[in-house]
Amino acid sequence: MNIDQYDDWEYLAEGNAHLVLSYVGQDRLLTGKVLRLTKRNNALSVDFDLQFMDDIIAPLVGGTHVDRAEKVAVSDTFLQAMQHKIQPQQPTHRRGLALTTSATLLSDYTRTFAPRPTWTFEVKPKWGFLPRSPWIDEKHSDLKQTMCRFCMHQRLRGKEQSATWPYCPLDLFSGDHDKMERALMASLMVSHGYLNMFYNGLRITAAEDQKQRFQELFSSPDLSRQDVCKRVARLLCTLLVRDPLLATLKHLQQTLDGLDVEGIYPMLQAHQPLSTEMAVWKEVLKTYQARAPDDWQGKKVLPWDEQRQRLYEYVLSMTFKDCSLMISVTKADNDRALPNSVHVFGQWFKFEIKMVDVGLKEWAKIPYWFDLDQQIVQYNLQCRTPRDCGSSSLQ
Ligand SMILES: O=P(O)(O)O[C@@H]1[C@@H](OP(=O)(O)O)[C@H](OP(=O)(O)O)[C@H](O)[C@H](OP(=O)(O)O)[C@H]1OP(=O)(O)O
Ligand SMILES: Nc1ncnc2c1ncn2[C@@H]1O[C@H](COP(=O)(O)OP(=O)(O)OP(=O)(O)O)[C@@H](O)[C@H]1O
Repeated sequence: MNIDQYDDWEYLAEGNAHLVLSYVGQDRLLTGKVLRLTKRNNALSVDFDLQFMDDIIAPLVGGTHVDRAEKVAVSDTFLQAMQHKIQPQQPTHRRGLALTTSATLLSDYTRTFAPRPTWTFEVKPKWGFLPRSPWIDEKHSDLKQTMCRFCMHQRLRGKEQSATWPYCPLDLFSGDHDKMERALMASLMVSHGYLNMFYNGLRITAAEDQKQRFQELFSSPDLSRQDVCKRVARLLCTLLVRDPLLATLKHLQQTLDGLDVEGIYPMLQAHQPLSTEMAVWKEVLKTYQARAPDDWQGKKVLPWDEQRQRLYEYVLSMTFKDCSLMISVTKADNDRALPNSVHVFGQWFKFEIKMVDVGLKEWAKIPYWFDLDQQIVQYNLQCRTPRDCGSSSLQ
């Protein structure tokens, strides 16, 4: 297996901490793989990342929804050549960040069904619940129980959502088909970065190109953009209801964040420095899994050990509030007996869902998360009309 051939790799995507390349060469051992390069700003080692995935993330989300990655090394020459080659495809704000020679190889979720065509939808659902912690300042609690963190944050960022197609994570996580389809339609009709689309390893961004690919998926070349998006929304909703992952994600976000950052932040000082040792994380996982659901009942003072446990859990909850789902779909004519098949608009589709971007966040971000939360709340308190997220009626 020769990884270091820079002609064999193409730019696929990137985030703040990793840059992902897809393999286009002839080596059968690398076909269908991506190379996930680590940016130098990433504080945790590749070894820690892999162990965290195996020992903490996989037991929580289920082994079939995350894959085992393989650690590999690339040369400095490869990195330099690659950086030069891909720069034109990178978003301008991501260019020029140094990469390290430690990387991982894993399955390419944008070519899941190759050689059959694969349509992949990358959904970043964000925060799927309204907090109910007794630690929330009473001046904030009505707002926090009405409008979700995502919608409030979008408002602070000046990203007013389209009145016709507003995306709200509470709709997506609701389990209610109408609301889920509404959320998915919002992401399909108005591009906002929380739903990306790939076809056979290529990211498809232009609305017209997406329409054509969706028409192919449904073998319906005459459908309008809105109609074909409705079909895609129905398809994604059907498989997200069939698969347990979205419900698991909501449960993890909510139960790992029982105190809200308003409860967590004041506890931080007394517990620093917090360890990132895997043995400690394994204990935290065991304690979380053995715990009864939160019932604070007027209890607002926690024993030292429990405070520490909740700090760990909060950091973990932040990972699950920022991860993405890679939903791969292909047409299936004779696969109706398979568990991962759904029947939508008279057609069978096979699907697979994987979770990505589940690395541990940094402890040092807790004060930042608290400040951001306060900014978000203060800004939204000044706005006259809070959005009623998760309301039972569809506007
Ligand atoms: O604070 P948020 O909710 O805006 O989330 C950040 C994301 O912004 P988003 O709202 O998804 O556009 C942000 O996404 P972008 O880089 O803006 O695409 C990151 O994922 C960031 O995490 P990290 O610093 O890379 O570990 C995310 O920061 P964390 O708060 O998860 O640490
Ligand atoms: N196995 C995979 N197959 C295909 N594409 C992938 C795979 N893993 C990641 N990607 C793509 O690469 C992008 C960046 O990967 P990743 O989320 O791991 O980066 P990150 O820098 O850790 O993200 P963040 O900035 O959110 O912390 C993803 O958003 C996704 O589009």
